[in-house]
Amino acid sequence: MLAISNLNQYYGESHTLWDLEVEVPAGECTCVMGRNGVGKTTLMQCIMGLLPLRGGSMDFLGRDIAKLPAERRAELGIGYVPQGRQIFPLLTVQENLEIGLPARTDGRREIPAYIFDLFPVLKDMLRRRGGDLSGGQQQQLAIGRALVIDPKLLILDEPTEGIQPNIVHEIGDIIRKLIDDLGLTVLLVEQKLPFAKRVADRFVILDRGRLVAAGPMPELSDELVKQYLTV
Ligand SMILES: Nc1ncnc2c1ncn2[C@@H]1O[C@H](COP(=O)(O)OP(=O)(O)OP(=O)(O)O)[C@@H](O)[C@H]1O
Repeated sequence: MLAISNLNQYYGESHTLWDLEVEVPAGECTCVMGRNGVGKTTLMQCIMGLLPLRGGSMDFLGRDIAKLPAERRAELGIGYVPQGRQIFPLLTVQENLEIGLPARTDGRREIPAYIFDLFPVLKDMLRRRGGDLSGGQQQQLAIGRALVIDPKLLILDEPTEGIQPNIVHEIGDIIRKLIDDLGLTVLLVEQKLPFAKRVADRFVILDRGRLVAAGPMPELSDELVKQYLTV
């Protein structure tokens, strides 16, 4: 579904991502892993068009999106749940959800009902302000907001960060449901190893901006974990 090739990114003169080759197959969950600061969020922002690249291509469903503006990428079907959620605290839950709607290409301007089936709590709290929600509820809102465009690819950057364990489990179940029942493809950034192993089909490991390993999740060996993931 998404094939990244020879991607390089710089913050000023600082070379952050090096010659990355990353495959995100359709209908699966690919998990980008690596210690703090290796470039995971930078890669997600490059895919979303929020950071400029210095070379490289990104084939999304047969089309090179590397030079398209962020809005076009959303219109083509890439949904994004950023690190830290970025809920608008003074807007209501409904307004937060509606913010994504203009990126729909079919002109529909109502929130799809399945989002409330996935996250019933959002329906109960439609008129509450985003800032009044708990961390777990805000994460559900951030995922719901990304889903209002009916994306084909959903990018989730550390969705379990700062969330209570029972909600973490629920978020894992919802990600699997999106893939197995609704046919979405998910690109996940995750540092919690048990969660990544439970939810993802494939792993990609970055180290200092370079791809160092990738494969099906059962092939994530203790050696790789020790070398690249544990602190
Ligand atoms: N806006 C920025 N300007 C300059 N350097 C940056 C900027 N954002 C990130 N960096 C640097 O780029 C490198 C990669 O950061 P990035 O946030 O992508 O890593 P990460 O793997 O997502 O880390 P974490 O797990 O802590 O979120 C780090 O060295 C970081 O300090």
